[in-house]
Amino acid sequence: MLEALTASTDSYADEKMSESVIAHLPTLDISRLDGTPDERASVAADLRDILYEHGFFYLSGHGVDPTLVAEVLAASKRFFALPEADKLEIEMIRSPRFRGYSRAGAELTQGRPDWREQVDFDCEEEALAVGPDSPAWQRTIGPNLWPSAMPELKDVITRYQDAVTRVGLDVLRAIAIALGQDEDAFEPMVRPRPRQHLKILRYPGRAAAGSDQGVGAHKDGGLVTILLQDELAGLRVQGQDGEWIDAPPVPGSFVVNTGELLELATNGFVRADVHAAVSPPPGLERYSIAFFLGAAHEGSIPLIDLPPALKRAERGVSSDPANPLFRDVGANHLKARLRSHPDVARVHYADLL
Ligand SMILES: O=C(O)CCC(=O)C(=O)O
Ligand SMILES: [Fe+2]
Repeated sequence: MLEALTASTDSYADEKMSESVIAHLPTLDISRLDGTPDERASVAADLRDILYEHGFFYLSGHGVDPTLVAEVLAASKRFFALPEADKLEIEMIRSPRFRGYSRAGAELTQGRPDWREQVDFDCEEEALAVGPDSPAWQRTIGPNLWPSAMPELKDVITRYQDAVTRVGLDVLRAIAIALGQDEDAFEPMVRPRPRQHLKILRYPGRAAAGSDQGVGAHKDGGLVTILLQDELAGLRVQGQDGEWIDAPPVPGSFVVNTGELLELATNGFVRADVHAAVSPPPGLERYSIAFFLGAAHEGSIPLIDLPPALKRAERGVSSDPANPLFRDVGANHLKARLRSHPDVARVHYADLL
């Protein structure tokens, strides 16, 4: 299959342009990678098309225990149902590491408030000793905030984070294979350890006259996002032609999407689709849990040398001049966090603003 790819003189881009537009997201059964060589080749070819057209798909065959999925959703709902004072005990403003609870409206996307409450977690680590000459992103390294009203939260979040980290790394290997690389091609980007940013999210029903921005249109900044939606739909993905595609929850599968770092590493062969979540109707609430597998902060993003047929289809990276993407992972991460959480930035990063 790879020989065919490399030897092909047709433009991959032309071939894809002539196919009809898919109005729903495709599904990838990743367990087929462990099958026969033919199955492996066919899943790689499917994934290559998905990455080029969307970078968004349903993932099945991922091996995450459904009991753990149910447990983490239940724990997240219990957290959001706590009295406000218990949630504010871990308010993000207390964390220079952008960990903790944000009330609805506190986080901004493109300068506008997202109508969702959330808790952000990342790798649980010791704070680094940061000196005046250390890179500023090192100030984002350190422990998470855990609510004393819910001592069991740490265990379930940590187990879920580990499970979806494994899935994200499996997806990265599958992406490497799909792009004609060694399966470990992306491994250096997650050394010494990948970032494990996890957000538990609750979207309240929209106010009758209010905006329906649950989270505004954006691309994810990391490598691979693994999204778990509870029962209510709300996620929308913008396709290449600008049309919006609904991505409702499908039980037993995750929605997976590729982030800007993979767009950058493949010079735009892999797409990072713009997406958004709309608020549920008045009186309802929507829950989701988003996990962002990220590159290690200390690294930088390489340009992967794709096989010629794929290289010809590279689109380049469209960078927003007001929000340029850096190859330097830590700097990129800190910039995104400062923009999303201006209140935390003012308290903890006033020297950088
Ligand atoms: O809640 C969702 O379905 C989407 C969340 C999302 O896109 C994000 O937090 O980056
Ligand atoms: Fe997102």
